[in-house]
Amino acid sequence: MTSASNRQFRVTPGGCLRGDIRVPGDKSISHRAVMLGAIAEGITEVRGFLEGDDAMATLAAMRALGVAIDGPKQGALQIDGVGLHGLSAPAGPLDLGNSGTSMRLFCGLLAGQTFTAELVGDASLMRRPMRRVTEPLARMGAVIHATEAGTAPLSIQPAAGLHTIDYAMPMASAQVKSAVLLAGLYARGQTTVTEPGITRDHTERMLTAFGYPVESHGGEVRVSGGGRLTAGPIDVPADISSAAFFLVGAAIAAGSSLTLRDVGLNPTRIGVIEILRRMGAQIDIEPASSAGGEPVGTLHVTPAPLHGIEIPTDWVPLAIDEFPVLFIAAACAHGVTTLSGAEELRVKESDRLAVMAEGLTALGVAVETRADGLTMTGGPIQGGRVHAHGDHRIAMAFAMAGLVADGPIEISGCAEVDTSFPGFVELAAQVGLRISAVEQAT
Ligand SMILES: O=C(O)C1=C[C@@H](OP(=O)(O)O)[C@@H](O)[C@H](O)C1
Ligand SMILES: C=C(OP(=O)(O)O)C(=O)O
Repeated sequence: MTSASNRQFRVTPGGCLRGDIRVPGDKSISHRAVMLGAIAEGITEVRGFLEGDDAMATLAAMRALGVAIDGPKQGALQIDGVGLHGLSAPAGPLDLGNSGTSMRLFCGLLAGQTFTAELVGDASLMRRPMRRVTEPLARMGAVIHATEAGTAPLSIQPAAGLHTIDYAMPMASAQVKSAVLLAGLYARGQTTVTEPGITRDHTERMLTAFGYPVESHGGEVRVSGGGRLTAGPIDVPADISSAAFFLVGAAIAAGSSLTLRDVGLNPTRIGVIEILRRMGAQIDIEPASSAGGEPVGTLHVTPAPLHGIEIPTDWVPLAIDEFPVLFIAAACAHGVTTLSGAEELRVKESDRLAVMAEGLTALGVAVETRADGLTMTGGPIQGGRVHAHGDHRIAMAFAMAGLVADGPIEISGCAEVDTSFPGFVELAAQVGLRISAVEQAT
């Protein structure tokens, strides 16, 4: 038996990234395809679904709520939608594993149901803050019990009927926005969410694709309850958050030349490209045809000298999941990189500011953290041992650092990579990363 946290990566230096690949499907869009397909009327055919643990947890929970779903078979799913009021009581707690998106969006979706549901997850998810969704939902009339600390297990009880809300979010979070909008589908009248910064808009785009009216301008999004979703086909683009590891790897490793196909290029997700380009990276974009209301394109990246920058704070939500690997780019850049306004990084699968700073320091990189960000100075990366603390994005970020380190990098706590990127080790090795994975017995 091996435990979830004893998978280790070993990356030896040298090598470069060359080839033409498609990374797996977008995680955010995969979750929403299952959730919205389930409450639509008719059969939703999904292609390119991410068969990673997080999206699979959403899928298993939907099955437990009585929705018939065929697949996934090589990324293809058929969801037999039950309509807005067709979900049924689950037989036991819904286990959402490592997935914050699943737990927060299900809170919104289940708040207006006529049955009780309990939501649980792994040790990381049970530590993550849920008050950010339970509080606005309670203001809509939802009855959700959490721990005193505002964490899961969550018990969502039947509500007497949801009312609308005009909610100004205190943080720029697409999960909170989506939870309130999903609850808004069950409320009488118009629900409005105002965001303090632009966040990913996949929920709004997919509702629109399913024929559900959504109004969105100037950071305000509105839905009215009582409509219906009509099933339709969804093509999930390749995940820009997974492509990000390869963008950085090919930007920093001499001799690289990498093409990434069908990458989702939704303007609310391309902060990583903007930031890397501002640092001097050479990334060419060839737009392709749109898939399911989401723009896609082919990216080509070659190495270029990078320089440190001050990252504009309004770009932070547009690259929120890419900072671990962007810190690797900053470590390879000439000069100082500064990040502020990124306190949200402290409440992801790990405290990503603290865990990245700990690992970078172990590899000889100068980093200073603050409550909402960090300052780092580029310089040589030494080989050494780092710990990913069970955070998939940390594990993959340090793997890319191995391309340019002066000795092997050993990364422990890598099992959760499958939550967002099944097949990462194989794909990275295929294009030239000298990586191996070992499972250590406990
Ligand atoms: O809505 C989504 O699919 C997500 C929103 C972001 O979280 P926050 O809403 O907490 O910023 C992001 O970090 C997460 O990986 C996926
Ligand atoms: C933060 C992430 O996901 P979630 O919040 O869904 O766990 C992520 O994938 O980086």
